[in-house]
Amino acid sequence: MKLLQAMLKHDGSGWKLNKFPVLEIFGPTIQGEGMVVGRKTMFVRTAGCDYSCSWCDSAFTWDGSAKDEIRRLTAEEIVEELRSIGGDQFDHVTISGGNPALLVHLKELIDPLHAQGCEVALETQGSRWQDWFVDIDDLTISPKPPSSGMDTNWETLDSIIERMQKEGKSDQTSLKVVIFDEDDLAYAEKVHQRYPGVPFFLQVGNDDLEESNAENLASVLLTKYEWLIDQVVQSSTLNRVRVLPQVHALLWGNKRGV
Ligand SMILES: C[S@@+](CC[C@H](N)C(=O)[O-])C[C@H]1O[C@@H](n2cnc3c(N)ncnc32)[C@H](O)[C@@H]1O
Ligand SMILES: Nc1nc2[nH]cc(C(=O)O)c2c(=O)[nH]1
Ligand code: SF4
Ligand SMILES: [Mg+2]
Repeated sequence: MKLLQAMLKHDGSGWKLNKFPVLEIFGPTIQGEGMVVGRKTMFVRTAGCDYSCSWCDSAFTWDGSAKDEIRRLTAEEIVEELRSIGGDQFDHVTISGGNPALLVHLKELIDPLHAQGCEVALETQGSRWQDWFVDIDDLTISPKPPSSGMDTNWETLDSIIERMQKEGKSDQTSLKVVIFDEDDLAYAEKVHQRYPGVPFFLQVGNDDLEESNAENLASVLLTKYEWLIDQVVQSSTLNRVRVLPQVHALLWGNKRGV
């Protein structure tokens, strides 16, 4: 049975036939957040999340509202679609979700992208480890503050950070905490103090997810950005940090696929 399963997972060309639940493939655009903000990149957004953050800007990946749009694609099909949309105009792919760290076999996508000269980034919340994390070029771990309604499993987060450091992947790893209020800031201070050596990003929270006018949203978000900068400036704990908005939200609002 094992042998049969193994045979079924190879099509003879080196590609594996595991299928991944995909909701969006888009780009090239810029990475609008965090450690490689501004980097030209393609996006692959997987379906399914083990969290349900109150303010999730990608809730369609897990709340059932886009379940008819989920496609089950092999790594080969994903790479083909990236090339058919992006041509030769990219050398960086960001995998986000949902939580792509739920997908055990994602190395099957990472390896061929590397073989084509692409760097691979991943967005995840730090609730699950996968062995292929060490293959990621830009790993963003975004633990969730109180406003999300989620609880952090600190043992899991500790072990993810420890493992990346032990494998010599510190330069490829960062933490990013989204901030909506003062409780979130206190949480961010706790995270930064717990992992002082890990590059740390504070991100403006967007709670205007229904706003359809990009200019209106940008104006609200810039006010929040200024508030966040003021708070960080006054903190004696948040010194070695970077404060960023979601650049794509400032430019294109709540639009999907940008
Ligand atoms: C949609 S999540 C997908 C990846 C993973 N589930 C995670 O949360 O890290 C991608 C990033 O968007 C952030 N995010 C989600 N909703 C947001 C919002 N309303 N405002 C600002 N950032 C948000 C998350 O914190 C995460 O850093
Ligand atoms: N441009 C752009 N940058 C992003 N950075 C993280 C994103 C995400 O949804 O994970 C995202 C996104 O959806 N678009
Ligand atoms: S962990 Fe990420 S995708 Fe999941 S609900 Fe929270 S923000 Fe959304
Ligand atoms: Mg997003």
